[in-house]
Amino acid sequence: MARLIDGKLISKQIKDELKEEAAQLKEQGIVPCLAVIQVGHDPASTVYVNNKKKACAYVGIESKAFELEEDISQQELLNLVESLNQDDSVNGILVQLPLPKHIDEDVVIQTISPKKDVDGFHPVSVGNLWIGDKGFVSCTPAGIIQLLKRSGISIEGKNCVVVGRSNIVGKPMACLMLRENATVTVTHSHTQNLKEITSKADILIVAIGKREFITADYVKEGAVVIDVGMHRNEENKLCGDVNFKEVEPKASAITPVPGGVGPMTIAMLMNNCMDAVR
Ligand SMILES: Nc1nc(=O)c2c([nH]1)NC[C@@H]1CN(c3ccc(C(=O)N[C@@H](CCC(=O)O)C(=O)O)cc3)C=[N+]21
Repeated sequence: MARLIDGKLISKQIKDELKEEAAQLKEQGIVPCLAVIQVGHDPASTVYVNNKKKACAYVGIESKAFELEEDISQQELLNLVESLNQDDSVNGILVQLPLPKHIDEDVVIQTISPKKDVDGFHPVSVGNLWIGDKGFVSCTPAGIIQLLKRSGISIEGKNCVVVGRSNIVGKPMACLMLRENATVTVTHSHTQNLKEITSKADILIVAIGKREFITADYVKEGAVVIDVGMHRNEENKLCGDVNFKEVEPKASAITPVPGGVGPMTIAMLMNNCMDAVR
């Protein structure tokens, strides 16, 4: 029986800490402000964006929502980002991904001022992450570090395997685990003998975007398993990249989906917004 790592609870603790800090800022007349830009009306994106707005309201961060039509030109979007860069009342800028195909995500991300890059996606933020410890860190990997630390799971010297190498999760995750003195292996779709490698992990972090891909035979007895995936199964229920039912009995601790990594992503976004003010 694995211990459940309760992301909902830990994210609430973090938001409560931030709420206190925001209240103190308010006494000095400072109200942090996050601009959230959504292009198009993808229902999943709308759910995430609404969750972010709700979290802002809870913590005491003002949110400015920009809902743009699917067919907006790249230049119009860039103009909006530029104007938010210049706007001193805005501390953080988030452009919800994915963007429509006619817009180049990299160009948009590079246009966001690194000072307001609360997603931590700008090349300057990424460079700072790999060199040292300043700048904004991508919310999901930062949230996973908090989950581990606040659950009393030690990272130092542990064998950590990251499955997936995206710019948003896998790569920054590897960097953060390295910073915490883990021995890190990054695996991906071209990895040979994946099972052999994941079976050696003390801490297994899965972000591959394949529903319930990680079964019990990929996991070492007593491993800590972190599931970044988010899918819907045949019964339209949320599930992850890990086959929870199979893996849970083998793991010492595991994150559920929902209620694991997802809420932490939002808590860390709030933390980054406060950082933008700090
Ligand atoms: N610029 C940008 N920044 C992002 O951070 C970003 C993005 N684009 N695009 C999409 C992904 C996805 N993402 C999630 C955030 C919270 C939950 C979350 O709260 N999940 C809940 C369940 C939510 C539900 O019921 O659907 C949970 O796991 O318990 C999930 C996914 C942020 N993303």
